[in-house]
Amino acid sequence: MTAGETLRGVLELTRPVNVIAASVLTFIGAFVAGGVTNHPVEVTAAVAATGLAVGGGNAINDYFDREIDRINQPERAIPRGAVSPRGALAFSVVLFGAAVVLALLLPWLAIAIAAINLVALVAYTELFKGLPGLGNALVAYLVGSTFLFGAAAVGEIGPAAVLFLLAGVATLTREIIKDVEDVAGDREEGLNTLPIAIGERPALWVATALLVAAVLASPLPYVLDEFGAVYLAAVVPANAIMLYAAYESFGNPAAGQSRLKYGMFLAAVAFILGRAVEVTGGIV
Ligand SMILES: CC(C)=CCC/C(C)=C/CC/C(C)=C/CC/C(C)=C/COC[C@H](O)COP(=O)(O)O
Ligand SMILES: CC(C)=CCC/C(C)=C/CC/C(C)=C/CC/C(C)=C/COP(=O)(O)OP(=O)(O)O
Ligand SMILES: [Mg+2]
Repeated sequence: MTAGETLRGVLELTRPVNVIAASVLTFIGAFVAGGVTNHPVEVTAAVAATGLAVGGGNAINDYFDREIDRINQPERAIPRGAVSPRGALAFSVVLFGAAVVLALLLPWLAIAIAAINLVALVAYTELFKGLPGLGNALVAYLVGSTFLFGAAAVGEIGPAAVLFLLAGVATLTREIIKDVEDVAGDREEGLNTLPIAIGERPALWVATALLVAAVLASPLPYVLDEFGAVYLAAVVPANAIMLYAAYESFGNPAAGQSRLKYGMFLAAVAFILGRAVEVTGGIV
């Protein structure tokens, strides 16, 4: 294994796309709370803490999942031998440590959210992942909490509450679909995930029902006057992609969950546009 292959493997452990996406969500939370310009230090610390925590969470997840991933995802950095399990664990500890240092620069509510999230990230794989729906709900909370974390870093978390719910429910949908995709390895490892507990198609129907509820609730940021009308125009294609992804997952869970992620990213862009237009009085 060359140094370059090891470095690529270490970077892969963090799942950079998720690191960037979750960091953007934290920024959106601060943006929605109206604190980006007058709290630059706190926003920077919160965004960086989020990215480091997500990177650490993904790395420790791959460390704990190394046997499952030999079945489900053999191309990943640890099963293919690019990074050693101990190296992945040490890397996650360094990332978590840096996240804690930055989180301590924030107001107490943001510190509390970070503390809960960091414990959840470490505990997820070993304690919650194999419990039907509970592991999914924890990841959903973690993703949604980024909005609350960003808002708490600069001010009130109220405006971010509806974004927390929308992102959390959409993530819960995707996590259930991902578990349907991973049934083989999860069953091999004795995990009792939702599709293993209730069946794959019932689990997909639960996921679809959750997503339909989130889509029906998606106009709320406009109704609550948090976002301008441009948000409605921008969230419609995102909703369409997410609903199609749920339909697609019945025949191809891997394709469905992947498409759902793109729809969720597009919904996050709709959040940014909605807020940008609101605060600039329509200039943006
Ligand atoms: C209905 C509506 C408007 C919903 C809002 C949807 C929204 C804005 C969701 C946010 C989702 C997002 C951008 C999440 C950040 C990426 C992230 C950290 C996801 C969590 O990762 C856990 C996942 O299991 C890792 O697997 P993979 O993504 O396959 O690496
Ligand atoms: C705001 C702060 C301080 C932290 C935010 C923490 C966030 C946003 C975490 C996002 C969710 C996340 C990265 C969870 C880590 C564990 C993880 C990758 C769960 C999904 O993994 P598996 O269920 O094993 O499925 P795969 O490994 O196949 O993706
Ligand atoms: Mg995993």
